[in-house]
Amino acid sequence: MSGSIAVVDPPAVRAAAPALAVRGLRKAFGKREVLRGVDWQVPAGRVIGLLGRNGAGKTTLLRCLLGLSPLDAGEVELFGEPMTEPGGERLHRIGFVPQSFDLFPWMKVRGYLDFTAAFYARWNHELARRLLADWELDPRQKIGELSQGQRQKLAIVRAIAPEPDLLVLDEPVASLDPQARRAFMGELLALMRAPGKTVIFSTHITADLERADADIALLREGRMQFTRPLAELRRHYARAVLARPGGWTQAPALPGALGARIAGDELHLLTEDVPAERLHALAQEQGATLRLETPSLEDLFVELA
Ligand SMILES: Nc1ncnc2c1ncn2[C@@H]1O[C@H](COP(=O)(O)OP(=O)(O)OP(=O)(O)O)[C@@H](O)[C@H]1O
Repeated sequence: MSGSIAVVDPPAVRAAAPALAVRGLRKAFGKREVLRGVDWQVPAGRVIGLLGRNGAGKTTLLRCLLGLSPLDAGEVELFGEPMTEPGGERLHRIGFVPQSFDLFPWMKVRGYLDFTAAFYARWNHELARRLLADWELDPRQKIGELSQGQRQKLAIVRAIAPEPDLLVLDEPVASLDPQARRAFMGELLALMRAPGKTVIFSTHITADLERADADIALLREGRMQFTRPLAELRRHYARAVLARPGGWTQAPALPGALGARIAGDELHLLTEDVPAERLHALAQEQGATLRLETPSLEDLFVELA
């Protein structure tokens, strides 16, 4: 039999598509340009922590990605297909936890979850029940009577129960106490054990991202600066602590030094891709001893964001 043979397996192509691809995304509120051409690719199967200072545009970006806020320019693809309108088929594959959850105050927790479940092709009732119990949410309580943290927990249960392929969370743990935060991160990682699942969450709690071993995406000045695994960030950045009696009045010039801080007799330099030999040579030139440290993600954020 002659004729062409299909060489591409469609499911394989779908699996290889990034969970999210953004090109040239722009968004302004009046004259305030918040997103100034965001280009961003998020491969399927990763946990991404979205970092940025207050007002950097994280919420705006997440809302634009999900079709909840119109774009001024640019393109968004979800699961390899252009995002043209919210909802539709993709509703079943996306979970979203907004920054604040104020809907349906008159509904009871159980009623709200049952009502929501009806919209989804897939809903893990067992998981929802277990999370309610673990997080001590009373199914008979009215949403309007829940504390802010309890509402946030409910929003997370609602987002996780459909077992979404892409889970987007906007500061999901801001109102949670430390126990609930840890439990939530545990659930998040458990969800991620299934192949191809992707989680994007914005947060200011860098320790959570370290615990989740997330890839770090940094939004600054309206653009995505990088998306890198934490381990890779740690390989590129170092803290060099130079100490000498008599201290320092200013930091010596060093290409690759991103920030300098003087503390007593010590000079702390945050460096990017500066070889250790170069730092040892600098210490010798300056008559100082050298200590090399791995900066925490919080240290990096303070310098880079
Ligand atoms: N609906 C709106 N109308 C006008 N300006 C807005 C609107 N939404 C957001 N902004 C502005 O856009 C900028 C980015 O806000 P956004 O909430 O996206 O930041 P963020 O990075 O999520 O901040 P945070 O870390 O404080 O939550 C801010 O200057 C904000 O005032």
